[in-house]
Amino acid sequence: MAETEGKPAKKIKHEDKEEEEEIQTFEELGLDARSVRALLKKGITKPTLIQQVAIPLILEGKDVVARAKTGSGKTFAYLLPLLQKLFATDSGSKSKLAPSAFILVPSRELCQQVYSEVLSLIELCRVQLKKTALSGPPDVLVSTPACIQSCLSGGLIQTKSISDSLDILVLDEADLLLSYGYEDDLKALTRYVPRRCQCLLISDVDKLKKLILHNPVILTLPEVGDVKDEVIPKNVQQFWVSCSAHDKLLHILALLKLELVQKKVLIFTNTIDMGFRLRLFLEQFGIKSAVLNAELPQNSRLHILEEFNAGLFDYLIATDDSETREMETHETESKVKSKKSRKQVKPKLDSEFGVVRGIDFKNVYTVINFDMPKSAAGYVHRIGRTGRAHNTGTSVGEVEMEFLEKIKSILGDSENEDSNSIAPFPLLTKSAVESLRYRAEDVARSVTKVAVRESRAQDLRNEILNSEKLKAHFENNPRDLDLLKHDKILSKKPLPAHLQEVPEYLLDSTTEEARKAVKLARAAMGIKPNRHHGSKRKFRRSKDPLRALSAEGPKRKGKARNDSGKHKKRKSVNDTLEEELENQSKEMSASGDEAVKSRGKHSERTRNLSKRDESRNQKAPMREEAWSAERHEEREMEGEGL
Ligand SMILES: Nc1ncnc2c1ncn2[C@@H]1O[C@H](COP(=O)(O)OP(=O)(O)OP(=O)(O)O)[C@@H](O)[C@H]1O
Repeated sequence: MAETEGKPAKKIKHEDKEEEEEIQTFEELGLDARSVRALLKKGITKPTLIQQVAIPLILEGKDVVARAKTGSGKTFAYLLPLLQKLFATDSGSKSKLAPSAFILVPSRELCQQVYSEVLSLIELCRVQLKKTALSGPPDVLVSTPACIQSCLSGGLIQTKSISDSLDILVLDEADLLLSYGYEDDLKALTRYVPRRCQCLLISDVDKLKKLILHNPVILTLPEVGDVKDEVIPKNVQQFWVSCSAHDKLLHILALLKLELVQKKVLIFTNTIDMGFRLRLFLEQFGIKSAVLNAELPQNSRLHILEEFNAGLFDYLIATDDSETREMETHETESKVKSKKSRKQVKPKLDSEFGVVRGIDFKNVYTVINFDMPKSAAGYVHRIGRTGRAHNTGTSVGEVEMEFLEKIKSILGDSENEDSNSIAPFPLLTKSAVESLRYRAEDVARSVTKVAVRESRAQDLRNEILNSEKLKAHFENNPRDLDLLKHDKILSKKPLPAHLQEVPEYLLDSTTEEARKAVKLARAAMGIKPNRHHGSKRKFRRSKDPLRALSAEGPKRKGKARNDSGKHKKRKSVNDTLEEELENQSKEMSASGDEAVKSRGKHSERTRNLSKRDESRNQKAPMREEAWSAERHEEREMEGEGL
């Protein structure tokens, strides 16, 4: 139910009934034909609940506070009416000295994301708005509050001109604006915000409401409730996998290598080192991933996000250390104050980096909490990176029991169909995990602290080198996204050939069936395999603007790396599966819709499979010995020694 303040409550039914209600079209909400056409080109046909309520009010000129679930389309809810209003005013007619609209966001990543949305909407609407500062101030400025403050103190924007020009002010992810420490910057800015300026607050923050808004309409969808009602989308299925800290690498290997979760996958760790450890570990098994963290230069971070969103790689390991960083910042600040020491202990992290809140990771089907966040709020924001808008998603967490209880308590009654609930992950059997234990532990031992430290330093060096080139190149060639890959192999040694494919004998029938189910669902959803992978894609070096860059170091001669694809391929489960799937997905295409629905709930068949075929697994230890001997031989050949 939408609540309004300052006027009679607007009747909007709860989101659950959305399907039954007559949903208003974008035209009926007051958007003009240009905006509707632009949305159609983006494949957006019906408004989300928050858009239905907010768009007409913003077009009317009301101050609005909007609070809705994560991924519910809040950005378009304010952006569409904001742009329509700017389109209506002839920006060329009066010579403004400051932008007409400020959109303030808490992180640089979010800045870039909102800016891209603004650009694409303006382009699709085919309207001439000033997007850059070349011909005077732009019409819309997307910024962090700190950046606006530097523009003001540097004289780039005059305070007087803000008072004259500013018509709309948006504070997106408003609660984060405060917790990221922008309060002073915001207070300083509000002095120049004219009374007539329409203010929009995305998320409900009392302090900011009082500071900036005038008699606002407050939209809370659904009704004010606890954390779960507010933010966990119902279209996200939540699962847990229980294991000891020591076995976490083993379990994530089983989930990914046996392809039991749908790609693309976003994996959260709590520290940068753990992100690298995981990346190094997975790459030994042929699972390539990229890392995203606050240490990387901004250009690299943006590029990694763009590549991931464009589908250039399937696994992204994001370090969400916002909770720890907040604590560290406070600790460091107090230490600095007491000791008056300016010495920097930690590597420099960008305080304006934010990976969890607001960032729209496109088409993420699975979120894995490799490390659990510290708070329930952190948990719901992380899993909100999947299941965005009308899509579905899955979240899997490797949890300790104590945290699981905490999550369960915020999710409520699992018996209740309507309630969000968290269940054990049904597709991962104990035997599947155990079949990989030997090799996982072997590889985990080789990913030492020193290896992690070296890789982290090397990656940072590469990214810093690339960052400047990237900046220049991508300004001129924005479409050349795939020239620089961020999921390159970090390991200095050639990857062990025998770890790249899972031999058929290691899998029990439950796991085989589960893999099939996941792949079939994928085919039924019409998701094509990532075509950017591997060496099949021909890339002409002569066209590579970065070829002068030698951050990778000299190429090793001798054994080919995994990338080259020259390993002699033994028949793997993948090969067999691919053939079968090709046939089955043809059959499925007729009944595709059904399969999409069934993806939501993992089939009963798969759930019951774990009871079957124990005998087959009993043979595994013998085979494991055979594998071990094979591994030993290969290592000796590689001259590694044991
Ligand atoms: N009406 C719609 N129909 C389908 N998709 C939509 C619609 N509106 C927005 N989207 C898409 O939904 C995704 C999530 O939207 P958005 O980032 O605005 O969510 P949000 O509510 O701001 O989430 P968060 O709280 O995490 O910031 C985006 O990819 C956006 O393009």
